[in-house]
Amino acid sequence: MGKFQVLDHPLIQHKLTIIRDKNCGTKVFREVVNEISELMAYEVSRDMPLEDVKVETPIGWTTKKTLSGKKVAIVPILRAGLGMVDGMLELIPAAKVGHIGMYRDEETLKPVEYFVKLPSDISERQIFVVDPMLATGGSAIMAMDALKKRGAKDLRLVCLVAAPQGVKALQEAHPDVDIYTAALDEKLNEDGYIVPGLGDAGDRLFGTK
Ligand SMILES: O=P(O)(O)OC[C@H]1O[C@H](OP(=O)(O)OP(=O)(O)O)[C@H](O)[C@@H]1O
Ligand SMILES: O=c1cc[nH]c(=O)[nH]1
Ligand SMILES: [Mg+2]
Repeated sequence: MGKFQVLDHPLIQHKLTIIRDKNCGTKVFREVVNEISELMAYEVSRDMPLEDVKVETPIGWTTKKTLSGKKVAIVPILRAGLGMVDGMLELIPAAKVGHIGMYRDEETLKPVEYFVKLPSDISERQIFVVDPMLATGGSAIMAMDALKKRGAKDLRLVCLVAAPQGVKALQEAHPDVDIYTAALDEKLNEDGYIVPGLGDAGDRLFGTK
C-alpha cells in the first residue's frame, strides 16, 4: 500500500483555515493556495535521493550532496489543480508540467476526461499529480489511469483536502500511489462536496460559478 500522509505543519494548517472561510475572495484564495503548495512541495520532496559530488568552495575541495534521482513532472488535474502548479515550481523549477483535463458530471459525480498532454519522457519521471480536492476519488483514479496508460510509473497525489471515501477509493484502485494531503476532512455531503471542505475549489480559484 502506498503512503498516506497528512502534512499538518502549523503554517499549512493556518493557511488552509484562511481559504476555508467562505468570505475569502478569489485573489487571496489563489495566493494562499500557491503558498500552501510551496510548503507542500518542501514536504513531499523530503525523500528525494542524493549522491556525492565534489565541489570547490573558495576555501578548498569537499564532497557534498546533490540531487541524484529522477527528473520530476508536475501534473495538475484541470482546472483546480492549476492553482497548485506555480507553488510547486517555486521549489522544483526544472520540473516539466503535464495537464489532465477532467470535470465531474454534476449528476453522476463521475469524472469526464477532456484533455491529456504529458511530457514525452513521462515514464522516466517522478510524478506529482496535483488537485486541491480528493472527494469521491473518481477524478484522481481516472487521472492515474490516464497516466499509467501512457507509461507513468512513479506517481504521487498532492491535494489540499481529502475525504476518507476518496482516500480509500484511490488506495484500492492504485495501491502503489502515495497520497499527501494538507487535511483529512470528515465526509462527503449528498452533492459530493467535502464537509467541511472549502467548497468548489475551481470556482473559488477562478471566480466562476
Ligand atoms: O474526487 P472527485 O469526486 O472526483 O472530486 C474531485 C474533483 O472535483 C473538482 O474538479 P471539478 O470537477 O469541479 O472540475 P474543475 O476543477 O474544472 O472545477 C476537483 O478539483 C477534483 O478534480
Ligand atoms: O468539495 C469538493 C468536492 C469536489 N470538488 C470540489 O471542488 N470540492
Ligand atoms: Mg470545480
